Amino acid sequence: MACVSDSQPLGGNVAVVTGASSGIGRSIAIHLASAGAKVCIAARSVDKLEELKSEIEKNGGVAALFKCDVTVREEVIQLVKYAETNLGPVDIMVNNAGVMMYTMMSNLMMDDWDKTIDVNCKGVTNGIGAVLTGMISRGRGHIVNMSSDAGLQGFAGLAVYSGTKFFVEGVSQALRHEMVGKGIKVTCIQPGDVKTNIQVNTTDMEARKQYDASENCKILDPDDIGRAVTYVVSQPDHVAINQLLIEPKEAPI
Ligand SMILES: NC(=O)C1=CN([C@@H]2O[C@H](COP(=O)(O)OP(=O)(O)OC[C@H]3O[C@@H](n4cnc5c(N)ncnc54)[C@H](OP(=O)(O)O)[C@@H]3O)[C@@H](O)[C@H]2O)C=CC1
Ligand SMILES: CC(=O)[C@H](N)C(=O)O
Repeated sequence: MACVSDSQPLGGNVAVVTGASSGIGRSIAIHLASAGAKVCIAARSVDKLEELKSEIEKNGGVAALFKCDVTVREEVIQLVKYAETNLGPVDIMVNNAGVMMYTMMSNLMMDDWDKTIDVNCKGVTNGIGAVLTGMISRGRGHIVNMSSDAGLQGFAGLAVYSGTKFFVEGVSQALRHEMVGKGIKVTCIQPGDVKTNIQVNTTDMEARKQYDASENCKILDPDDIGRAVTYVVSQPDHVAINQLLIEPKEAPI
């Protein structure tokens, strides 16, 4: 690591952020860059990534962008190769890309279930698989997986989504144990409701009407998560924040 200072605790680090084109991922990329990390931002919406890259660079940060569908293993491998060629070996991998669709199980929205499993589960394992060998060989690295408070408690109206986040929790916990002694940290971020566009893909309006509680209180902003992730990855080497449950004050699980 080089260039570490109080204002740039991540100086010398390279981070990859999936799902960086909007919401939480966008904010994580901005916060990591302003803490000094060089960030490789990834998603499918290149126009939004271009806009984010410009914003990061305008603020003095360093960013590269790569178009990537996280469900396609080869694209995630290429994302990490691109980051390493253009920015350097990846120190921090943020597997953030995800989708959420309210569905009543009894309405059998099975295409929505499949998509949720593909993006939220395979997106995370593809991300882990793309960085793990390099991190192990360097004896350092931090994998940050975006879970949810729905990874700790099943939410009605979000059964399959909750299942995918339990998957993220299980994989992360087991991986964390396997990585003991190898210099690699594995963290799950567990947000409650955050003000993003994640709900736009919901088509089961019966489920959303019945179970969406995000209007009931002041919910989190993406910046709250960007700050939290930066805190998690800025800890001294011997400190591992393995889980971070961050919720609206008025909506605990
Ligand atoms: N908002 C909330 O209340 C909470 C969200 N989370 C989690 O946070 C993460 C981000 O969600 P949020 O910011 O709210 O949602 P957004 O809908 O704002 O952002 C989702 C991001 O994921 C990307 N994405 C979706 N599908 C794919 C794909 N197949 N390949 C690559 N990228 C993809 C989108 O980019 P593009 O479409 O350009 O590819 C976008 O950048 C998710 O994992 C979500 O489960 C966790 C707890 C609470
Ligand atoms: C179900 C939740 O609490 C959360 N809004 C999420 O999107 O994961």
